Amino acid sequence: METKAKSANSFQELVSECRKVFDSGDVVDVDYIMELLASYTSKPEEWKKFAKFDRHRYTRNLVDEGNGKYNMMLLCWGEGMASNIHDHSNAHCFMKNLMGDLLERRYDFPAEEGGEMVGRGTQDLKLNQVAYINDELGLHRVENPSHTDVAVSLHIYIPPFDQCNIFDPRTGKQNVSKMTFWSRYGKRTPFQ
Ligand SMILES: N[C@@H](CS(=O)O)C(=O)O
Ligand SMILES: [Fe+2]
Repeated sequence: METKAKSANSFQELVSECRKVFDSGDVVDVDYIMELLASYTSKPEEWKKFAKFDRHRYTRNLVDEGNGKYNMMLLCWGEGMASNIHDHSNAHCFMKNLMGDLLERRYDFPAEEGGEMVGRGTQDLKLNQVAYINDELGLHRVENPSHTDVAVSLHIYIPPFDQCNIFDPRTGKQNVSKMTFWSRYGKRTPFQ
């Protein structure tokens, strides 16, 4: 589409602008959302209340449920942490780096006969950069390659989902993985 995205001058503006755009229709204009996300320059003081870390694995912190239409969240990556190879349950997945360095490796869905999964190469997601993936584009795994610094990313999934498939890199075997929130709206979720 030709329309130029509005610029988001603060994290709050980014959150409310996403609400407006996604509420205004059912078609997801991928380029428009990517442009909107790219227009925001990350300022940690604006989003730090959502950024809660765990010592053992990356955390998922809910920022906005978008009237039930999508989920916006911050993912907090400790040094060297990574996700499994996974799909995105037929949703659109937008991702923006808010702090640190992230590395994304993409994969094809494994062939039926299985065997080792071969990556399609890695892609850096530098500070403020935006990426997009869906199941048609393939699978991925994300990693904080730094052993000295944490990383934070913003993710939007539309429609929202609470489980995805994860894949064993050696066999291609797939398993369902339940996804949980470490915190919601800045408050730690109990019993997790
Ligand atoms: N899609 C993953 C994060 S990532 O590695 O893209 C999740 O929501 O937990
Ligand atoms: Fe992902």
